Amino acid sequence: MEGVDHLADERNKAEFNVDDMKIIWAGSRHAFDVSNRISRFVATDPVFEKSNRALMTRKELFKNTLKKSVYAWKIIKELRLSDEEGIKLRIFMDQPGFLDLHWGMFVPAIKGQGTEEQQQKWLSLANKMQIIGCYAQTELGHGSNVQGLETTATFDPKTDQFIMHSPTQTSSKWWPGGLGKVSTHAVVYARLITNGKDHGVHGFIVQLRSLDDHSPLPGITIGDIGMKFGNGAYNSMDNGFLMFNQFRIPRDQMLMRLSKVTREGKYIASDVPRQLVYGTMVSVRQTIVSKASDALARAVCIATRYSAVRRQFGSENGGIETQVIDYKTQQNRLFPLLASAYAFRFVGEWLKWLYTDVTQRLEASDFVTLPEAHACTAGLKSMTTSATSDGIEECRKLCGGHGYLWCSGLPELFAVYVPACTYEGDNVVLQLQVARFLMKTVSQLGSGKAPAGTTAYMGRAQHLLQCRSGVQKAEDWLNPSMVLEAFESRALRMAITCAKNLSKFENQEQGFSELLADLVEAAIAHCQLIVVSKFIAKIEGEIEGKGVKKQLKNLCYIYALHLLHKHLGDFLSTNSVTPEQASLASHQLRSLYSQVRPNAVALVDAFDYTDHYLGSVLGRYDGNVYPKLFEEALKDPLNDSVVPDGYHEYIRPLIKQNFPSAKL
Ligand SMILES: CCCCCCCCCCCCCCCCCCCCCC(=O)SCCNC(=O)CCNC(=O)[C@H](O)C(C)(C)COP(=O)(O)OP(=O)(O)OC[C@H]1O[C@@H](n2cnc3c(N)ncnc32)[C@H](O)[C@@H]1OP(=O)(O)O
Ligand SMILES: Cc1cc2nc3c(=O)[nH]c(=O)nc-3n(C[C@H](O)[C@H](O)[C@H](O)COP(=O)(O)OP(=O)(O)OC[C@H]3O[C@@H](n4cnc5c(N)ncnc54)[C@H](O)[C@@H]3O)c2cc1C
Repeated sequence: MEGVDHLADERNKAEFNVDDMKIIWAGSRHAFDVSNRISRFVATDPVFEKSNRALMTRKELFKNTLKKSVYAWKIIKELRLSDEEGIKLRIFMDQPGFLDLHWGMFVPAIKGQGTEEQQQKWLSLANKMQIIGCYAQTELGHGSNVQGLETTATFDPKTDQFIMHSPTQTSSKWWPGGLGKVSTHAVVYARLITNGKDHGVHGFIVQLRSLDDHSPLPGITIGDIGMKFGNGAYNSMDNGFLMFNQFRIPRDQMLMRLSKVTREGKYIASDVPRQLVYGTMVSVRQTIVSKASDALARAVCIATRYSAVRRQFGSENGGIETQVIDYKTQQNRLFPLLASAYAFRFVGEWLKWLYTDVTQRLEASDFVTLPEAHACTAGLKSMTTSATSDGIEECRKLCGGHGYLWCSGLPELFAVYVPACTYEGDNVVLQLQVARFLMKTVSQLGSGKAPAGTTAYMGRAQHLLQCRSGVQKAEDWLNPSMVLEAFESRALRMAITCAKNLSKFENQEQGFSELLADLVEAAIAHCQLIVVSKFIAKIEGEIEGKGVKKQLKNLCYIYALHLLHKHLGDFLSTNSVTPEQASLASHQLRSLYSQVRPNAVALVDAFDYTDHYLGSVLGRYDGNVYPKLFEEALKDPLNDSVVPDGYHEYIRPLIKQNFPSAKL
């Protein structure tokens, strides 16, 4: 029935004030107002219609993305939207495109690595979008191993230019978003060579296409790398390839904030760590963590609302059947994902703080916290994107058969989201960076240098290696210090075991290679501890709103205890908990599920997502699923005619068995 709220009963059950929770989810009243206003604006503007994109050809989809992106930019200019509002507009537009790389990586790379002069020149063009840029780092042969890139930038002192060249096929740039068809410029990462000496990978601003007719400049071969996973989905983006044939750029287009090449061709390395050339990746990894909570919340919102609408079995005497959300199995799969969405939100907020702090320190030439910022952004990017991708797929299964329909919104969400496990650093490669950081921290224990920040717990190694969990009854698992101690001792013991095993090898690098799988596990345990500890810090802080804190506490312990359950092998093998304590945790988890159950729909309403953004018949706010599924089915082009195209050619001859004679 149109206009009826089929989920009204669910909403009436809520034991907290949803509007207050909306503010907590958004981060502040101001952030909520912006998000709420911009999402409604996008939802009602026909240019941002997106329901038809799965049926578009690649070319139509690409052009439609151009139209939306340019229209979004026009709105930003005309309505004088702030950066915050502009970013929200892009998020709710919900279509990957060149804007992401221009604003998300090209502009930040120039800001982070360009001199003041370079920033003045290039940012004034980029900020007005008079040039469009992308981030061209990855090559056909190397993505993860940045030091292995092959493109060269050789200084020619005669002309005061760099010669950009792609010496092999594998040195072709391959993957950069926005490169294939749109960008006029790129920040290109290439090996700097002066006087025959290779100084490693540096960034260069390179014009790719004519600003008059968009044709590639002579010496540049460029194009799109082809269709990617899923219909619609990430195919709106023109990920591209690029080859240079002795292409020349002026010397002042090397990004020279971190190191310089003089007119004479002398290379001057500054005293800042060389890894700052990776700074743009660190900044994007940080934003990816907050975006993980967004994507997971979207899937969970769809699965929760639909689980409350959907009924199977349990009817007695012809009465009403059971809502599938009432099955403990459904709760055991769904509620940890709901809790994870909130957990990633809060760790994302904290990571943003950490990133802002390290940026300010770097400006004052204080590099002390850089290794930790790198480890946290890399590890949390890896952990949250892996969990979110798996979570979206789980939500699809939680919706049964209808979850597999395009109009459930879940297939496209998965297809767009899953490359987050690969881009901005493969998730395993990133966890290995965390593992290196942990091994270094462990090796310094006892040296007098106390571990700080997220590794401060390692400073209590003596206690954490010996302690036994004090949990005696199920409710003890609602004690924050007991939960934290279990996670800390598990993480520390796993790291120390790795370090001990490493020390058995004469050659540390060989040992590291041999123990890669264990090292990744130890890194994941450390990252999970960070997320749990930031969630606990959140619920121990001041939280306003009727009943809100209680709900967040429930979600926090669900998050922690489901991880304990999932990684029980780690917790038991490190003696961080006993089998009896683990079974008390399962008992407590079931009780928490029962407490969350009446609040589940309201907890996903708190995300404040519009039906436009969700893009899902199953996740509709009003729960009016079945009639809308029919409406969607009838819109399919196959239903344009009752008798399908191809009937006379194939079906009729088959039924009548009157094929032209076949020859073997
Ligand atoms: C105004 C309105 C606006 C409106 C519009 C608004 C628009 C809104 C915009 C929307 C928002 C935008 C969102 C974008 C969305 C995403 C799209 C997708 C984009 C995808 C882009 C990409 O996909 S782009 C390519 C990413 N490609 C990688 O990600 C390579 C990974 N590969 C490595 O990153 C390195 O290869 C790897 C492994 C570290 C080894 O590097 P390596 O070999 O040099 O280093 P080693 O391992 O030897 O390590 C030696 C020592 O360096 C330390 N260290 C290493 N890295 C460090 C670091 N970063 N910082 C500090 N320290 C570091 C390490 O900890 C060691 O420290 P120590 O010596 O103390 O132990
Ligand atoms: C949708 C999308 C958008 C992208 N956009 C951009 C962009 O705008 N700009 C850009 O420059 N790049 C971009 N990329 C490229 C992306 O950054 C790389 O694909 C990514 O960094 C992974 O590198 P790779 O492809 O070389 O993977 P590989 O490193 O080849 O990974 C293959 C396998 O090897 C494993 N592996 C690799 N090294 C190790 C190791 N040391 N130890 C253990 N296992 C290892 C990995 O875990 C993985 O399982 C994009 C990629 C995608 C999918």
